[in-house]
Amino acid sequence: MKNQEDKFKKVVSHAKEYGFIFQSSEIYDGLSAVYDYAQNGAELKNSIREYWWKSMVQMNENIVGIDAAIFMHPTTWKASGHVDAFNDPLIDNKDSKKRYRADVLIEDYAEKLNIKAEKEIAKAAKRFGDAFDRSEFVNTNPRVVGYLSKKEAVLSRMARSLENEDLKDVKALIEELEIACPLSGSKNWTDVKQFNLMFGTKLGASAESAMDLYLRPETAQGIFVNFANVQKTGRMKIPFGIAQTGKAFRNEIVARQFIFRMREFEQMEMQFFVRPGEELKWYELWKETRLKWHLSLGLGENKYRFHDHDKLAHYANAAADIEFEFPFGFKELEGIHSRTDFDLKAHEEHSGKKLQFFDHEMNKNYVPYVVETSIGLDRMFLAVFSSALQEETLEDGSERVVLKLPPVLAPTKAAILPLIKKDGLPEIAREIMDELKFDFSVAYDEKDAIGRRYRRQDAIGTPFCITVDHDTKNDGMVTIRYRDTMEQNRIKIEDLRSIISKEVSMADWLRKSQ
Ligand SMILES: Nc1ncnc2c1ncn2[C@@H]1O[C@H](COP(=O)(O)OP(=O)(O)OP(=O)(O)O)[C@@H](O)[C@H]1O
Repeated sequence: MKNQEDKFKKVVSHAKEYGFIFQSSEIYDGLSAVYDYAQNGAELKNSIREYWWKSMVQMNENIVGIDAAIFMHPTTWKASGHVDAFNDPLIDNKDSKKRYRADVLIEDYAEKLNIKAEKEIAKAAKRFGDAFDRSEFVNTNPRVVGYLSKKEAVLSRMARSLENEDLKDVKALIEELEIACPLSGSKNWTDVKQFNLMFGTKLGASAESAMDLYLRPETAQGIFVNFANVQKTGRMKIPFGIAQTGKAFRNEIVARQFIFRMREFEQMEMQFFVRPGEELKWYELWKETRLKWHLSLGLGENKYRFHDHDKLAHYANAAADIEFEFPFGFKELEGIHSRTDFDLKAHEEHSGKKLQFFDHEMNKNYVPYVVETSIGLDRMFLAVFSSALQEETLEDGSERVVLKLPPVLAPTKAAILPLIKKDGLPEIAREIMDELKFDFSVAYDEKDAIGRRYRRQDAIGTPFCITVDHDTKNDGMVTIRYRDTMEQNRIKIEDLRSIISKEVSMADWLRKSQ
């Protein structure tokens, strides 16, 4: 646990120190759970977005991309259920005046029971060695059975109470479990209340005529309301998809864990429209396809797992998360949801416009079913960034901090470094840079000793450093240094382009993702 915390602190400080992420409006002491992407962060974020967009839109002839407005007609959110149901249960501690999500307090309690059970299991595994049978132990050891069955009972009672909107029972559960405010230790709680997560704003100049609007809490609805327009103008045939990336806003009660949970964030969503009855087949296919996309980045297979949902949202008939092992444990990175015909039907009812498809093969009209893939761009950033950040002890005992980003996503693909600042070396380095910049984002650095310059590039994840030295003038060759292995080779200047391309070409990475 301590290790995890340390690792996470390092991620946050590295992101700031090396120009990836800054607190928003930091000179005014910042704004809680709002962040700005800095010079390197913006590049990395753009690359992740591009990798997603190409794998969806460019690689699939039946998926097109749109860019809908953030402001939408307010009835959209009535139809989607967000006005009535996009709530989190909140509870305040009367002594510390801190606000919490009641469900998160209970989940954290349940997780502690889980940790206790895992500790018992680990102890026994150590004691029994090879003879240890985990599943038998879990089913028979009274302590472990006790912890796990209490955990199940707590979680299922909470789920039941939330489903029945019995907020009194949620509070009763918190009291029975004697859950204390993590900050003050106080058990003096207010009642549990529902809190709508949408941000409201106004459209219009005068107070009387202004219209109440919401900042969109998800990009999906911008796709649903454009379903008929895209289908007709694109002559799309079912099955087909509409993809979109863009900002979403949620007034999260407890925003924490850096860019994992923000109040302003970006989503990358794709809604896939299918024949009614075929949605579960597509749902399984999209689960597989999306996992493959993640694995193609090479962050490690063991970093991902599926979490199939038992408790489904009002619009879904199947749902799963792809969870990623963040520095603070496995958490949701992407959701794949079979959303039935809920959204299109609701928009038909509220708008009075038909949102249907005439299927020539079936010779009938129907409201398509929808399978959605929805991933947070910022969460994806955190997944890539946190797993790429590594500390290594080198053979000579020195430490190196290196950001082993997938080369296709690295903000700078190559740094061109003249060994010294004179003897015509900077001019050659500039010439190389002026040639390579048409294909790749490259940087030039002539300050400090070469070793320090290598380390600076390691820390921002630059896959290649190219050093120009005195011999370059005679033989037209440079030294290329590889970030991950630190291996150095001498190569011809004219081969640089193809060597770099081999590692960073988006086309090659996309091939792995299909
Ligand atoms: N506050 C947030 N900050 C950053 N990313 C978010 C936030 N809320 C959602 N996302 C991202 O958008 C994706 C799809 O949104 P969805 O509504 O399914 O999330 P969610 O189930 O509400 O997430 P969570 O349970 O973590 O609140 C999530 O998988 C996540 O990657």
